[in-house]
Amino acid sequence: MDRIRIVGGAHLEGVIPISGAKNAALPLMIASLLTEDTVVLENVPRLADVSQLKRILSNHGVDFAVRGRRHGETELDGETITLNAKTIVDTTAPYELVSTMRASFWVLAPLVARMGHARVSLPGGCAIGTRPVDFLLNVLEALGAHISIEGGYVVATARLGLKGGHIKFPKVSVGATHTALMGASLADGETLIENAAREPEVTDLAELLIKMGAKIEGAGTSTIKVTGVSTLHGAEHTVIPDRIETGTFALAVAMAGGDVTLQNTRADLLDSALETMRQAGAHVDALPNGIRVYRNGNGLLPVEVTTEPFPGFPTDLQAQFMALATRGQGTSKIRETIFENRFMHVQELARLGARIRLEGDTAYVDGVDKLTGAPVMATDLRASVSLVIAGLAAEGETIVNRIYHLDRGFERLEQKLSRCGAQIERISG
Ligand SMILES: CC(=O)N[C@H]1[C@@H](OP(=O)(O)OP(=O)(O)OC[C@H]2O[C@@H](n3ccc(=O)[nH]c3=O)[C@H](O)[C@@H]2O)O[C@H](CO)[C@@H](O)[C@@H]1O
Ligand SMILES: C=C(OP(=O)(O)O)C(=O)O
Repeated sequence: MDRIRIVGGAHLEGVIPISGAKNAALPLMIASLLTEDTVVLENVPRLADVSQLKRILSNHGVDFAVRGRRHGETELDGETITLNAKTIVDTTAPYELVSTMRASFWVLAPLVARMGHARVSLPGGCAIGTRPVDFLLNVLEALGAHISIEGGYVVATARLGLKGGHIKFPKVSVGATHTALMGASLADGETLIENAAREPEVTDLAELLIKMGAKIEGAGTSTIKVTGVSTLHGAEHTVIPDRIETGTFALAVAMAGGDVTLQNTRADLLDSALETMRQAGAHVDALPNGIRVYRNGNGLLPVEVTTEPFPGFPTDLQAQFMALATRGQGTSKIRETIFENRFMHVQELARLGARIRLEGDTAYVDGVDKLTGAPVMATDLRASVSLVIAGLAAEGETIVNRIYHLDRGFERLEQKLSRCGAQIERISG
């Protein structure tokens, strides 16, 4: 199993290109199931989750092609992929393919919307809480599907197609909003979605669906209206920049010190996280095609963070922020309100010398003068990268084990950091 070795202490200087967003690319790829025509996606990140979703979609009959590199493109640019779901050959998404990745469950809505039937294994994904799918199933029921659970599979049926309905979420859910958008786009009649997720990845999906002929108003706000159409057509779309990768590298610079430009990204995708970094003492400037982050010499201040749905502070940056807080000059308070068990990184950060106390949904982080390198184990995607951030500032050698979690969501992490002077390498095998 691959590991990452870091020798802490180097400042980061240079440019880091930001990839397309994993959490946008996945639903965009899934939306290709809604049409017989070809969907072209640009800026798709090269990630394990993308490869796994290609396998899942291929099993349903989607044909893939990866376009060759264009003049001037480097290996750090994203891929352009074309997806064609002319014939859906199988409406079952089997356990073996779906169990490793939460987003794979989202094939349920387009399959039942287009084919009238779908059988999808209950999902896996990062172990960060119980992660039920009740909202997603309620969406499909509100759109007229019949749902049953049989042998670990959700079976959804709507032989005469989906119908418009009224959906009001009790809690903001990204996956349930994706499900509602994809199902309602091909439903007969109008659907009103209330308390919808406003995450940029939801807006990105809505933009692709609109290009495919869907009638959607209000994406990016809490109330979305969808007027169903009978068929959707092909379209081309560029995946938005990964705001979590952006925030992660910004936090790495804040932690290690130095001056780095994050390229091909947008500050407006993560305003609240960038503002929290400024409060912690990092300098963050929005640029026309990126963000400059620098911190030279000044110490880190303690901060208070509460995770919230967009536009609040994202849960997917909570672990990375905790790594930064371990070096704050005082006590930081980090409250996790989205997932009930997203503190698996706490015990691993403690191996590096961090002092963190958990009380219910809140972590109190007492900043320490120094962290010391140690072997640590990655437990989930964002927890893994929080250990890398801590390792960059720790004295001596840190070995991060089980980095297959990292490969799910970070493209060429060690190359991107080593180009900026970090002492980091992958140890294979
Ligand atoms: C692939 C992808 O895009 N994953 C992201 C997506 O996950 P995902 O879409 O799974 O997360 P949700 O937004 O659905 O989860 C939000 C909250 O709603 C709860 N819930 C959700 C669905 C449901 O049927 N019932 C229910 O109770 C969850 O347990 C959680 O407490 O949004 C999360 C919240 O921003 C991010 O951390 C994940 O990185
Ligand atoms: C939790 C995440 O992914 P998933 O929803 O696929 O588990 C994540 O991207 O941080």
